[in-house]
Amino acid sequence: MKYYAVIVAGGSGNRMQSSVAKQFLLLDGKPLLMHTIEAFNRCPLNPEILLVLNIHQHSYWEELCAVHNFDIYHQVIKGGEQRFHSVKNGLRAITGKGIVAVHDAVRPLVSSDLILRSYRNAEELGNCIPCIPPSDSARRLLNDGTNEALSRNELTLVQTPQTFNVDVLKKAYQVPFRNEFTDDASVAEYSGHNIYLIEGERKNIKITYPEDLEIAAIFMKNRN
Ligand SMILES: Nc1ccn([C@@H]2O[C@H](COP(=O)(O)OP(=O)(O)OP(=O)(O)O)[C@@H](O)[C@H]2O)c(=O)n1
Ligand SMILES: C[C@](O)(CO)[C@H](O)COP(=O)(O)O
Repeated sequence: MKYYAVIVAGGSGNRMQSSVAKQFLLLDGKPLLMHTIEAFNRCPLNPEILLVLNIHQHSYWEELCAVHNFDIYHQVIKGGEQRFHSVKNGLRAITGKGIVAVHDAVRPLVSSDLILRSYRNAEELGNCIPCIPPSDSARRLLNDGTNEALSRNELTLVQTPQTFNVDVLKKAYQVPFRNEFTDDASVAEYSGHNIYLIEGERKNIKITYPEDLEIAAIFMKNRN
């Protein structure tokens, strides 16, 4: 079986409010995207790594790799307007059959265990996504400006890697973009596939706001 990792890093990180795109911000001395690639490179299944980056950042990334002596082999693919289009570009670059894990570049703390479980479960079930139970209460915002409580027991929080049979995910991504496509599972589900849930990790945070980088630095320090 052949394994692939599409690592999407084509965003601009508006919520981070940093002049440098968040995937390049330093975590434990190197761009956080390098930690993410290293996590997949440690996987014993040897996934082929495809990195999706905004075209205007390809040469900057090359410079960063040289500065940090980063030599893990990976293909660099052009990013798209939304995450959806970036994933689609990454999938297009896969020519063979196999299992593909789509992962946010900005989740650098993903563990080797979660990566391996994702590939194994997707191989058996056709797909799988990691989830964790919410620890806050949740409410639905209604159109009339009011709100109502949601049952927390009916909710789960979705992470990446989201892992699929390559042919299935490529086919699912043939549809035009819709606003509700916030992840790969929502795209596959739209094509009629049942989505299988596996246990995610609290430390597998998505670095989105400035505080997240501080939290990731603590997690990273405790890991080393
Ligand atoms: N056009 C895009 C938009 C997002 N992503 C990637 O998808 C992941 C999750 O997206 P998000 O956290 O929203 O990143 P940004 O879009 O960069 O952040 P923001 O929404 O705050 O601008 C990130 O690794 C991001 O680089 C991508 O590859 N291509
Ligand atoms: C894919 C994702 O990380 C799953 O939780 C999430 O949907 C990405 O959302 P974003 O708004 O692109 O950060």
